[in-house]
Formats: sequence, C-alpha cells, structure tokens
Amino acid sequence: MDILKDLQQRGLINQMTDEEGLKKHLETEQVTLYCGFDPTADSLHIGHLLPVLMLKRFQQAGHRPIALVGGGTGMIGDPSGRSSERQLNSAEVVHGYSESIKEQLARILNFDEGENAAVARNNHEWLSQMTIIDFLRDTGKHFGINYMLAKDSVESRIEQGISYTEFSYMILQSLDFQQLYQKENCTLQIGGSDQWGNITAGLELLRRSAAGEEEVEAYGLTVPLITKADGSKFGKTAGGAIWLDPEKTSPYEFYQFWINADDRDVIRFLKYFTFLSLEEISELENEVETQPEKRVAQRRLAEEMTKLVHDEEALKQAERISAALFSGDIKSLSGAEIEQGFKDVPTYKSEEKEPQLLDLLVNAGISSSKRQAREDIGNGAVYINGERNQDLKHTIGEEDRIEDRFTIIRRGKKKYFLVKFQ
Ligand SMILES: N[C@@H](Cc1ccc(O)cc1)C(=O)O
Repeated sequence: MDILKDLQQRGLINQMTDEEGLKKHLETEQVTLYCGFDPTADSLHIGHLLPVLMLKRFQQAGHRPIALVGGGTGMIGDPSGRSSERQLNSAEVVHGYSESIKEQLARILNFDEGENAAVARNNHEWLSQMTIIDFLRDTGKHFGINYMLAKDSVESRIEQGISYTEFSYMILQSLDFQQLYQKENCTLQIGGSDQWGNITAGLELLRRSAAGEEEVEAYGLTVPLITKADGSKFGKTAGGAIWLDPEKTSPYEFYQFWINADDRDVIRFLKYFTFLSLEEISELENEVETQPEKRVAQRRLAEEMTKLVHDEEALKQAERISAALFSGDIKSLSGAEIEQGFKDVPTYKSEEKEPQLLDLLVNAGISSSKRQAREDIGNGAVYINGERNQDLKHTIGEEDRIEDRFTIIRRGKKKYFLVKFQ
C-alpha cells in the first residue's frame, strides 16, 4: 500500500518536507512517527481528529505511531495560530488534562497491541528534567534569533506582543523531536497546518545538533486546515466546540454534527475522517448528486464517526433518538436517551409529582396563560411524550413519566419542553 498516495488522494497533505525522500523512507522501512497534543482542556475536540486519525492511517500501513501528550509544553503555551498570549494553567490542572487526553487517544489508537502498537509519551518526562543551563548552552545555541523571529507564530505576534515564554515554545517542541529521534528512532513528525513552523524548527535542531556526526534522515508533514463551503468555522456550533468526551458533547449531538454536513462538504469529510475506501466514497458522491434529499452520505459519515470516537452502542442510541425525534414517538426512549436528545430544550423542574396538565403548561412557560393553555389543549396542540392529549382535566401520572423522571411536552409541531421530576 502506498500510504502517501492514499493520503494525497484524500487531500490529507498540506505540506511535507522532501516528498521523494519520505516516500522512499516509508516504502523501505517501518517508520516511527509522532504527533503532539497539548493539554489545553480536559478533552480533545474534533479539530484534533485529523492528526489523530492520520497516526492511525500510518499505523494501518504498518508504521509505528507515538502519541505525545504535552504535559511539559502545555505548561508553556504554543503561540502558533493564536493572536494573543495564552492564560497559563496550574501544574495540577495541566496534569489532570494530560491524563484525560491520554485516555482519549488510547481509545482511538491501538495502544500496546501488536508489533506496531501505538505508544503514548508525555514530554513532561524529559522537559521537566532539563536544567536552564543545559537548555541555554546545548539547545539555545542552535537557534538563531533571526530564524525564530521569522517564524509565522512569532512574526505575527510582534505587534500584539509575545512573552519570552511563548517565544521559546518552538525550542521545546524541537527538543521533543530530538528526544524521540534519538531514543526511539522517530523520523517523522506530523501535525496541523499551524505546526509547520515548529516541525521544521525540530528538523533544524536534529541536523544542527548532529552536525558532522551522521546523516540525519527525518521528515515533517502537516494536514490541511478544514474549511467549510458556507465559510463558517469547522467544528464550532452555536453550542460551542464539538468535544470527543461524551460528557461534554453527547454521542447524539456528535452524530447530529456530522449528519448536518453540507452537501458541498460531505464528500471531502468522508475522505478526511473515515477509513472508507475511495471507491466507496465515490459511490456516495453519486448519491449526493442524484438524490441529495436522502442524505445517504451524511448518514454514513455520522455512523462512521460515531462508531470511531464512541462505539456501536452509542451509535445505536444516537440513531434511536434521531428516529424518535423525527417520528415524535418519544415513549420508546430510555431516560438516558431523553437526557441526550433533549439536552438543549427548555427544562422545567416540577416540585409536584402529579401536576395538572393545565397548570404545568402555565408554570413551565409552555403556554403564555391559563386561557392559552386551555386553547392549546382543546386545539390538540399539546402532546405528552409524543401522544396528543386533549383532556382539559388531565393529571400527569406515572404512565406519563419516563423512568419516573421525565415527561416530554410538545406544543405545536416541534416545540419541545422537558419536565423533570425529583
Ligand atoms: N504544539 C502542538 C502540540 C505539540 C506539543 C509537543 C510536541 O512535541 C509536538 C506538538 C499544538 O499546540 O498543537
């Protein structure tokens, strides 16, 4: 399998150093490669997915990926792609974030399995052991100030201002490459498009620090920045970022994110994010062209991604919730599914276990007045768990509560309200 060719056909390569050399290197050897992830939050988000999946692609082609968690660099803050100085987190916070991120990486990549199992490293291990004197004497000497100032990450910040802390970041990332090159024979670093400067700085350090001793063979490769046809930012919704942690973004929301992909984006996303073959993707492309209303490609994308990041069971739940919301048949859902599917609808906590429907509509702000509530019920505009209820005297009873905790009231075609009971 020609991995570079596959990546190119999928549009997954933004920049690389020495294409010919890298191609040959990958053809003739099992290559150890790495990608770093800084713990800037307690979870990765879908903006991190492309490089993570890239590691997996190399792994499937027989190479050996290292997923590096930036427990050390996360204490400093990468200025790449940022217009202002970062807020520093405490050591405990960075440590906690590092642990969660490592677990997420382990879920997607195969850690400790097989001959080319992925391995996890944390750069806190070596960066924290280095003394300032060694740093300045042994590493600092290889970095010219003009070279550093010319990097995008620094140059674009000169006016705004950049601290010595963030200015030094590229040297730390370079030290990681050096460490992994020397200790683990890692010869390729990959990253997002904004990492080009840091990756090439690392290659520079490898060459300079080895000067005269050996021929250094090492490469860098970046993945593209993901754009959307409508011009909005990928991975952000009105509700914020799409996280990989199911507690922060439920599998249902995650599924919805992908299923909402624009017809103009969906094929590119299938190539970028899934492991479907290009033939299969081209069949889906045909579907988008001939019967876009069926959204076959979007459904496939949502399925593949939900399985990949979560699991089969989470996918089934997401599909059940989507189907129930579509048909209005809420009764079939479990309490956990209700929580996921109705996370963003107006919620009312009922003190009373058995309220009158009429009072509930008013108290929960579903109908604007008692008169309106009567009218709504009378008109048949009110649904309890998907079933129309026109009884002006109805009392919410046990049969109206899902797992004794939730009742979903719908008013009109699609205005949903979640009532919670203690
Ligand atoms: N600087 C990278 C993360 C990283 C950290 C350490 C490395 O050695 C490599 C990459 C980022 O912010 O995305």
